[in-house]
Amino acid sequence: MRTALVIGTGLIGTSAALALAGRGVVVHLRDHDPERARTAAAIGAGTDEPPDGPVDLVIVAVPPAHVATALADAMRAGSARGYLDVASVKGGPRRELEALGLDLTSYIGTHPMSGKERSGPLAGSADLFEGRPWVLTPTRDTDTEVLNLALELVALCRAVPVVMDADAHDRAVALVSHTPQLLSSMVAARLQEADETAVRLCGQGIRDVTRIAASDPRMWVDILSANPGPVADVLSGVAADLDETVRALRALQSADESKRQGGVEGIEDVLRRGNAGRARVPGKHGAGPAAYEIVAVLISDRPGELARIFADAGRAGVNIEDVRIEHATGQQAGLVQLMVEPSAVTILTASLRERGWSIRQ
Ligand SMILES: NC(=O)c1ccc[n+]([C@@H]2O[C@H](COP(=O)([O-])OP(=O)(O)OC[C@H]3O[C@@H](n4cnc5c(N)ncnc54)[C@H](O)[C@@H]3O)[C@@H](O)[C@H]2O)c1
Ligand SMILES: O=C(O)C(=O)C[C@]1(C(=O)O)C=C[C@@H](O)C=C1
Repeated sequence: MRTALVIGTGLIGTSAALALAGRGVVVHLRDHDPERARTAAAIGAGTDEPPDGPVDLVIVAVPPAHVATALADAMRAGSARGYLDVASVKGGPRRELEALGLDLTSYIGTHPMSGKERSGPLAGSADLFEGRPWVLTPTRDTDTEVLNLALELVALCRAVPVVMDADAHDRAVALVSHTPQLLSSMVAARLQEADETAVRLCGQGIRDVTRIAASDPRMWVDILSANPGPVADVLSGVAADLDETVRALRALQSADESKRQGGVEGIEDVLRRGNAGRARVPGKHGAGPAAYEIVAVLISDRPGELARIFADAGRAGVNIEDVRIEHATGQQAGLVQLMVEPSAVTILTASLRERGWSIRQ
């Protein structure tokens, strides 16, 4: 692929454009808000000048409700050899395109399984898709050339292609993306009216669970409107678990020992099923879940502290697999959790202690 046109230069469009531009593709940027295309161009994602003629690939990265019209306009203008979108739902946009009577041989619906709770071009980054699944939903009618262009895009973004049927994709993301978004929002909504003294105690658990509650509600109304049935199905399973859990907790308040025992079993059941589900979540680059161990290090909130700790881990010859930072509320300090292979824990701990770091067990 030599040229591409990205339509919609928000988080996802700009991230794809940055990855392509960084690997030598000439990328043209278009957004219905020209300021956004200019911003994306200013951070190195390409040019906001229109292309002279058809490009190799058009990438439509606009909210799901606008995907079909943006694609139809580009296709009718003969903008490219191939067209794809990156929307979080796949069945609806395809059916809308079919209803518009377009020839869909040059189109493929795709979805990178990577994102952020932030929107807009400034949230974009070239490495957003690295090692993440990128779903492709070709049909029997999809041109091989277009499938190959999509595969090239995925490879240039260093993502991992996964081929699926559009409706099967929508059922899968109802489980792994759309229901989690709603549950995160519901937990975060409890905080809205909460007492300030309770909110001050927020630790890493609630930060993890509510990160995506900061996502753009308009985008999510669009996504959920295009996938209501499968999400309602998953959520009704969650509702049954919630009912059981409330019953179990009420039983724990009872004076009757056998009822209390039933309550303990009910709670343990949901927690154990949670352990089993969590153990199935794939690790980095789609590998099996990694059993990393955590080395927790206290750091002060000064510039360069993180870089210093990474450099010291490097000197110890230890590869940091993942990292989390827990800020202490109201303190000029935080805890850095370095995730490493179990065999590296002893050497990393000793080496960091030797260099003056305070390790927390
Ligand atoms: N945010 C995520 O985590 C994520 C992950 C994977 C896929 N997606 C999908 O990617 C798409 C873009 O999401 P985003 O997070 O980048 O949103 P965003 O709000 O950051 O960007 C969307 C951009 O599209 C522009 N736009 C809207 N309508 C347009 C139109 N008709 N023509 C041209 N530009 C238009 C907006 O001005 C905006 O700049 C959505 O379809 C979303 O479902 C999002
Ligand atoms: O915010 C994130 O971390 C995300 O990855 C967001 C996420 C997801 O649920 O995985 C959200 C919607 C998208 O369609 C793809 C990615």
